[in-house]
Formats: sequence, structure tokens, C-alpha cells
Amino acid sequence: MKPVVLTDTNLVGSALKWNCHYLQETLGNNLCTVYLSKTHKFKYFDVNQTKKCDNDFSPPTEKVLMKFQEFAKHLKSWEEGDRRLYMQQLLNEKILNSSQLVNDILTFNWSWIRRQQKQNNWGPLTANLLMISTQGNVTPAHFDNQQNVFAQIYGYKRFILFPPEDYDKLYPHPVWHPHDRQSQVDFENPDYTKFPKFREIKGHEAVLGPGDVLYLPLYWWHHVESLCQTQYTTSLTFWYKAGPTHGSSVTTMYPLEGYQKMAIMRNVEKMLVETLKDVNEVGPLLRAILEGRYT
Ligand SMILES: O=C(O)C(=O)C[C@H](CCCc1ccccc1)C(=O)O
Ligand SMILES: [Zn+2]
Repeated sequence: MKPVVLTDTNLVGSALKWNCHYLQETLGNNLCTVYLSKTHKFKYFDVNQTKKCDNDFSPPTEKVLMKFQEFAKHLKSWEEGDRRLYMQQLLNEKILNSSQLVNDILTFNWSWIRRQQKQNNWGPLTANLLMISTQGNVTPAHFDNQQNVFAQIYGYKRFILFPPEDYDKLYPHPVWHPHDRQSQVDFENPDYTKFPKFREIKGHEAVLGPGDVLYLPLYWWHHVESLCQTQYTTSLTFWYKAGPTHGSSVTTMYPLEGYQKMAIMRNVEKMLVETLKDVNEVGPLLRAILEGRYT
């Protein structure tokens, strides 16, 4: 599975008119999920895992509910120095029941994407996430465990992509950490002492414009930046479950692929957290296995 940029799918043709004004008319009064950040980075964190961090975790962003028209107002008046905004709202029944967006969504190129889902043996569509970002926002490097068909609607987004096997150069946080699935490395100021292998990292760049679609296979790392050609950017994801061949696959082929090794390591970590109960014991036990025997 490799990422690919497609420029002729017409997947979200009917959404190319989703500018701020139009969305204000259709979403106006709806409450939407908006993240606020003092910096340009929006590092995702799982709030349910913050308690395992014996409270030395400080959330890098604040999650608020905001009426779309209020968000639109902030978007238009945003200036350097203001807190940055990143709307990330699931297109769920609540939103869809109360907006004309349904008509646009119904005319997406569903036959094309359903064909991809079928031919690639993906599981069911799990979520469409509508994202509107102020210019310059960055989603730091992370991977997701779903297949993703990423559609760019307005403005330009620059992806840097790395294969799953680059996990040894990207130093993911522990699986129990709020920043699980995210790289520990600050791309703008890498700590080469803590993360020496990051020096060897090499990524693939893809800049997406309106109408472009990026197929982002599960476990592929990506660093995403909203470019400054426009005041904001708008994107829509189509997330699919990975599908049966990535779980209890009938015939496992060897040698295993990077994403399979990633899944194995994550399972080992999770099993150790379960059995040791104390997350601080996982490191020492893994070291005890390694030291003098596997190094
Ligand atoms: O589509 C993707 O996978 C991306 O990473 C796109 C990224 C924002 C995603 C936010 C997010 C990260 C982790 C879990 C749920 C939501 C962007 O476009 O800035
Ligand atoms: Zn992602």
C-alpha cells in the first residue's frame, strides 16, 4: 500500500463551493468542534489517556464548541498573534439533519470511492471529518490506524509522508501516552541527542489543492501544514476501517511489512501495560529483556 495523489476523481466536486460564506449559510447556528492553540502546532492528544501521565501532561491545544458563524467571524478577522483556530467537525447526523450540505454530500462521487473500498478490501466508512484551518497551522507528524481518502476542498495543504517502517526514526510516544500515534520529534527543532535516527529521515512531499485527493494508507506517517496562499484551508477526510486482511489475515506473507511490525509492537506494549498495571514499569521490563541479550 503506497500513498497516491489523484487529481481527477471529482470525489467532492459539489463541495468546491464550500467557502466560508456558503458554510455560514448552511451550518450557521450549528455548534462545531474547534481546537485553539497558542502556537501554529495542533498536536492531537487523547484526553482519556491524560490520567496515565501522573499529571505532568500539559494539553497543547484547547477544545471548544463554537457556533459556526462565530468560528467564521474569528476566521475572517484572524491576525498573526491571535490564538489559532482549527475546526475539526465530524459530519454526523446532528450536523447533517440541520443543513443543506446533505444535497452536496449526496452528489459526491460515491460510486468511485465505493469501488476503491471494495477493490482494496477496506472495511466500512467510519467518519467524514470536515476541517477548516487558519493559514500556517501544522498537524505534527503522526499516523492513524484507518485507511484515509483525504479530499482538499479550499486552499493548499502540504503533506510530508513517511512509510510505517520509519517508526524507528520518528520515535512515537508510548501507546498509553495522550500523544499515542504522534512522533515525539519537534520537526522545527529536533533534539538529535534524544532522537539520533531522526537525522536519517527522508519524506515524500505532496501539496494538495482544491479537488485533489490523497490516498493515505493506514499507519503511514504524515505531517500536514496549511499553506498561506489563502487565509484558511478546508479539507474533508473519508476514514475507512482497515479491513479483514489487516487483522486475522488468512495467509500471512513473510517477511512481515512495516505496518504489521508496528501493529505487533503496539500490541506488545498494550499487553505489558495490562499485565504490569503501572506504565512506568513497561520501559524497565523491556530493557531487562534487551540488555546484554538482544542488543
Ligand atoms: O486526515 C488526517 O489523518 C490528518 O492527519 C489531517 C490533519 C488533521 C487531522 C486531525 C486528527 C488527527 C488525529 C486523529 C483525529 C484527527 C490535517 O489536515 O491537519
Ligand atoms: Zn492523520
